Amino acid sequence: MKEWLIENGIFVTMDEEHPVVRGYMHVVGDRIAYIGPEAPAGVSPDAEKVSGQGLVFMPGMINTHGHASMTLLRGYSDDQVLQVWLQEKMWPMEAKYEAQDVKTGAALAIVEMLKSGTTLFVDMYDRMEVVAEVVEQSGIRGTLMRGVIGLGPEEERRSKLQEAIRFVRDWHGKADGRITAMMAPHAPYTCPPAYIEQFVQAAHDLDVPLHTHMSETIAEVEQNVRDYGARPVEHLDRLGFFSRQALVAHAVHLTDEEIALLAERGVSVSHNPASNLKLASGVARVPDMLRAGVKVSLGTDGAASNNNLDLFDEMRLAALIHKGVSGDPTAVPAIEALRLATVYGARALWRDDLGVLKAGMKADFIALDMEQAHFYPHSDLVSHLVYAANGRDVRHVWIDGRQVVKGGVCTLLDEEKIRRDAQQSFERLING
Ligand SMILES: CSC[C@H]1O[C@@H](n2cnc3c(O)ncnc32)[C@H](O)[C@@H]1O
Ligand SMILES: [Zn+2]
Repeated sequence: MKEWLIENGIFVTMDEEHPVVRGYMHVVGDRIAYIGPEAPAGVSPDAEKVSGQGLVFMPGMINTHGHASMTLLRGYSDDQVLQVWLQEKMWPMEAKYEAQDVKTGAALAIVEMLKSGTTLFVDMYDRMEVVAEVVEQSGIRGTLMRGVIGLGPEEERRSKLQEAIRFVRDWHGKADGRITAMMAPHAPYTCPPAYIEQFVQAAHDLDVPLHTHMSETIAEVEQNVRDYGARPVEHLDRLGFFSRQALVAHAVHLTDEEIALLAERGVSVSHNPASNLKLASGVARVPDMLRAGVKVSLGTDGAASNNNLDLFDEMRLAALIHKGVSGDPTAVPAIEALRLATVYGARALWRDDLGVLKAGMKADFIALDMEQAHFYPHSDLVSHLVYAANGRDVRHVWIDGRQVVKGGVCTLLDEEKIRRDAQQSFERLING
């Protein structure tokens, strides 16, 4: 089994007992075997040694909501509200996507995510088998699902549901367990109630969690009340959506009662601050959700509404906007923002083996270059990681004990080719 020995590093562990460790980390296979101030015993002479000098290590970050292949639409339509952006801009372009575009867009996203320190991403899109192939090749972890818009005729709805089920059967647990799958009706406003119930039943039969967009805009909440006589949270609850493991994206417009219900049902929430600000959707009540015990985590959403996939930006935004909105500078402190991107991300995806650097945990970790002006003086590293750092500071990334970024370069992907292909795909989409 491959072994790594990181020497003389500084580790921001997210482990409450030992938040910062100066010293060594020993990795055996896909797990952390040791982390501590003393040199570990029992290291194989064949272990690959890495000098931690000038580097700060932390757990790989977890992006709990996005649409990777939308990188091709980055910069295509800015400064619109959600419904116009989605219906008049995104959907017509997405209708032109072929499998190769989905693949190239996902590869571009994975390069961007890996290089900026994301080691696990949640992805909802069409033609997910090609996304899964890129995940398999790249070394990243992916929680993937065929997102389904159920506005078409009955026959189309039936076949999309079957595709979503087939994807789970084909890919859940694949790529040495790096790929997991979910069932994902796109949103309560694009899927009729009986159709959502079929997804809940399928998730139950397949024993996988559910994911959807929920309460993203005021218009959505009002439409839900008009169409179904209930706000989205109550509506989904009545359909049994929260009777199983469920992750909802956005959850911007919530009442106190809805927050209490999400906490009671153990629902996970993906907070996507950049996307919510850019589409003028609003600001989610994250401090209230955290106080109530809701399992909040962080997502980027797609690159067409963000417009990058850098979770450092998302962490910083999460720490800043809730101070601004509440007038309370402690609303989301730096350490809480760092938890949102790491250990809370793992919790939101029901993973107790990710998000913390500790013996026994999966060896998913990243190293940032501290020898840069914006990391000086070397003082409170949690503060620097949240308020000063960005994804371009990431030098190395390991997932399952395998180095997938070395010196800022993806070891298993050809970035130059992917960038060329992405440009070609975009030009075909725009001219086609
Ligand atoms: C059916 S695959 C996923 C679908 O979701 C669309 N999408 C991207 N961002 C958002 C968002 O913020 N809210 C709702 N839907 C979104 C994407 O364009 C795909 O069509
Ligand atoms: Zn989304």
